[in-house]
Amino acid sequence: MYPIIHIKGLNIYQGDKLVLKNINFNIHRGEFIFLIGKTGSGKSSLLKTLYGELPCRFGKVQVAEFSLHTIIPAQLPFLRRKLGIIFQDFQLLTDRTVEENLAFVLKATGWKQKTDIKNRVAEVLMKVGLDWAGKKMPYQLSGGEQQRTAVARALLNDPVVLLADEPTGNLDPEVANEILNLFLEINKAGTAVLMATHNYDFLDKQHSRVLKCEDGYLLDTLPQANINLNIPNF
Ligand SMILES: Nc1ncnc2c1ncn2[C@@H]1O[C@H](COP(=O)(O)OP(=O)(O)OP(=O)(O)O)[C@@H](O)[C@H]1O
Repeated sequence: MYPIIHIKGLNIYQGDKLVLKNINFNIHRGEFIFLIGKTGSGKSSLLKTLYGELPCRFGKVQVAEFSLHTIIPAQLPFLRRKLGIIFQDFQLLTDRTVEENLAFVLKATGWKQKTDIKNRVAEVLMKVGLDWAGKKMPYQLSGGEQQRTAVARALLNDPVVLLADEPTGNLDPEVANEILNLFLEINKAGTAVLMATHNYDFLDKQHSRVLKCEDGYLLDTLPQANINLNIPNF
């Protein structure tokens, strides 16, 4: 099976600084992967490279059918339609209702018919357990509910992979677990998930593949990568 994400010999730079070197990995449909590492080790930089926010200057990066080492800026919106991107701080439009936040994305990505938009918004809100929240403003929701809204937004265009950058970093442990469970449910339905996290409890609960940024390298727990990570309780 052809991978959704294929990375070969990638170096990631922030300005002149080499953050991660010689990265090689594949992600296949339906995989669930944690991305860990100390603060400043390069997790966000890797995710930004995958959604085209940081240019690929050295090496090869293939995401869905897009080659990011040769992509032109005009193609980036089409790449991002294939991805669901979720941040620590939710990044909802604060002056619009939940429904309007989601409809905004659909309109921006070419959906025209009002009924189609309404139905799709209702569908994703149902998936994240927020069918009651469409008319609410973000400030009327808890942090966990705002993050569920952001997950619903990420699901709108049926992404092949969810890229989540510390999605539970602003949430208390119980709510963080609920969000992890939501990601696991979505993953069971076939969407690949790559989740950057500092929450090592997740790794105890969910024995998934782990990518670890360490000392400028990306280590991989996949058996064929043949690297043992020294993570307590893992
Ligand atoms: N916009 C930027 N300009 C210059 N350097 C940056 C920029 N963003 C990040 N860096 C540097 O790149 C390195 C990797 O940062 P990155 O944000 O990818 O780490 P991280 O593992 O996601 O950290 P955290 O867990 O704190 O989010 C750090 O040394 C950081 O200071």
